[in-house]
Amino acid sequence: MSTQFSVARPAVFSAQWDAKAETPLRAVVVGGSGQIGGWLFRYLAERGHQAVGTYSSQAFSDLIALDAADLDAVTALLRAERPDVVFYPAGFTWVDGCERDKARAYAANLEQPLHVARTAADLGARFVYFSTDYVFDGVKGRYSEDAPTNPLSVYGQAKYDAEVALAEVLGDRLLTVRTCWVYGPERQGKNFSYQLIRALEQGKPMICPSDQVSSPSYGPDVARAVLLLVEAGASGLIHVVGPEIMDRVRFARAIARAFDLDESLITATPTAELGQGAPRPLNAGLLIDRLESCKPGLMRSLDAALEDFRAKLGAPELRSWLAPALTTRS
Ligand SMILES: NC(=O)C1=CN([C@@H]2O[C@H](COP(=O)(O)OP(=O)(O)OC[C@H]3O[C@@H](n4cnc5c(N)ncnc54)[C@H](OP(=O)(O)O)[C@@H]3O)[C@@H](O)[C@H]2O)C=CC1
Ligand SMILES: Cc1cn([C@H]2C[C@H](O)[C@@H](COP(=O)(O)OP(=O)(O)O[C@H]3O[C@@H](C)C(=O)[C@@H](O)[C@H]3O)O2)c(=O)[nH]c1=O
Repeated sequence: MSTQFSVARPAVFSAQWDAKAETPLRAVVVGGSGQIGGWLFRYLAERGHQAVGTYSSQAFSDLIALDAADLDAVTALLRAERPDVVFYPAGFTWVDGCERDKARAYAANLEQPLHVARTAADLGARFVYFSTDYVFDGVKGRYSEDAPTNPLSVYGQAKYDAEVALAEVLGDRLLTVRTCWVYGPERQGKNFSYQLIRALEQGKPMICPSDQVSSPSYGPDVARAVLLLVEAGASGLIHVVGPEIMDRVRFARAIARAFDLDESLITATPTAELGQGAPRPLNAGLLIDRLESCKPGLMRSLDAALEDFRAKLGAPELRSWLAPALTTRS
């Protein structure tokens, strides 16, 4: 698959985040109830764009219902909205679940986004797909966009097949964003950082793989970077992840410290002893030279992002928007 990348209007990158976008876009966010989609939807409004966001099973009052498997509903929504860009931070993201239910994994992560993308393309819209470090086998690690892929899991294979199929259908109307280990505030409160904080708050141990290495990525920063890329007319393949590569135990301990929780409750266990349903790439992690060359410094360090995570949990303007998912002091 081609890993080319281009930016139509690089000058836009000089725009400050707190200014409105120069050209307001009409956008649809399929998966607006998810962790990346939630921030994308919020930031689109903040930047002065006109956005519609969708949910599938977790209803939020500012979103509309859409099952991407319902082809007629997808077509009706896109025809009604006439978006300039369709973001697709959706799919079946439970990696072990994908291993058990291959048909669902391929339907949700390949076939449904492909249909939405075809409909978007017919209407002249651009499309943004979210892929993963799990397209790699985790042998060499520190992967650039050009590195050869070799997915180990059903989830990773379905995401890679989608990368290829979407590129064939959409050409330069497609932006494929690979991210990984997304954490931080989110409306459903289900990501790894919430699971960890909840366990530790209750004094329960948390078993973490000692030998899985990747790039923790702060959800709000991923969404912000992707939006700036889209505003600049970017297309092709790009990695959007946090700047540090580390193992899950170090990641978990940093979260525990940031939330004043007892890090001794975190137990390091090798993946081989965990019995996870799907194989994970062990030595993974993505390089962000491509992102840094066009927009440096967007992805905060883990410590800075965790500080922001705490601040967001305590921010009055976010309290009713974010799920009341944690009791921890913020
Ligand atoms: N989380 C991570 O660490 C990483 C994620 N990614 C990719 O990024 C994207 C976003 O991930 P993330 O934000 O974590 O995902 P989440 O699991 O938080 O959210 C998934 C979203 O997809 C929606 N969805 C699920 N099924 C359907 C359907 N049939 N029709 C329409 N919408 C549906 C969900 O709706 P609802 O919840 O309302 O049912 C939800 O809004 C995904 O494509 C994922 O593969 C890539 C790398 C890492
Ligand atoms: C999302 C989800 C996770 N889990 C479990 C799986 C896992 O053991 C644990 C932690 O989940 P994590 O998602 O952090 O772990 P994991 O599933 O390995 O994380 C991966 O997610 C996918 C989407 C990616 O693309 C990868 O980059 C990586 O972030 O929670 C569920 O039980 N249900 C769910 O809905």
